[in-house]
Amino acid sequence: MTIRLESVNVRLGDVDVLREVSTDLDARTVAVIGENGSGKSTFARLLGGLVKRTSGSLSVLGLDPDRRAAELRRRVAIVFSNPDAQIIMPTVAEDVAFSLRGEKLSRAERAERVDAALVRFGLSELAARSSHDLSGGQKQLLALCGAFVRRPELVIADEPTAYLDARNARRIADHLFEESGHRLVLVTHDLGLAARCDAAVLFDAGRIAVVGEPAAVIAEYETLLRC
Ligand SMILES: Nc1ncnc2c1ncn2[C@@H]1O[C@H](COP(=O)(O)OP(=O)(O)OP(=O)(O)O)[C@@H](O)[C@H]1O
Repeated sequence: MTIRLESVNVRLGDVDVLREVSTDLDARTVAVIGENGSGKSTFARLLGGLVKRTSGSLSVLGLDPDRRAAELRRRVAIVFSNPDAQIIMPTVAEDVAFSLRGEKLSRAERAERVDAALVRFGLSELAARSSHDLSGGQKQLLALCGAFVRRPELVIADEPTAYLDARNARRIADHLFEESGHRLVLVTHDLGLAARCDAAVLFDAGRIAVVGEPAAVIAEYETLLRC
């Protein structure tokens, strides 16, 4: 099972953000949908080891994020809506190479991995450009490139297309859905994107309301929105 939660609670400050969340998720691509404040980002951060549970049990890729944080960080990549939060190094190529800092690679292997990732994300011509001067769409491609160059087994993307125009949103989504050996958990308000996933999870007020086929889960969400 890729992701398993049993009675997980997350309390942040004095807010019960996630309540009694139990589910098993093994689909290759999973959409996480729900209203603002329903707990989606907290769920994504929990899976990525960025938020700790208050109680319950959790396993991601067979690992408990609280006990095996370093291994989880190696095998999971997280992408947010705002790529600025993830861009660190002065140039595009340096920024992608920075993502490989923890890996034992020769100089040649490192360069090869970076070059291949730049080609895959259409960034080769921008390799020497200042990473902070890129457009929003280019920055998100760079953030994704930095995530994928590590060859993660699981990519957790929290609203990765939120600030992008339709063309860039499509490009980013196509990369996320590309079959390259990774699994995807995608938090999104874009129900078209959610429909492309193999499974969907609907959050409502910190609880999982329904899990299943995206079409059925989206229909349930639309019913909820009409209430
Ligand atoms: N650090 C925190 N301290 C206290 N409350 C928090 C904290 N982080 C999140 N919350 C609260 O938890 C709830 C769920 O937040 P979360 O960001 O997970 O929702 P979301 O479904 O991702 O929302 P959105 O669609 O608006 O991004 C919200 O009420 C939020 O205010």
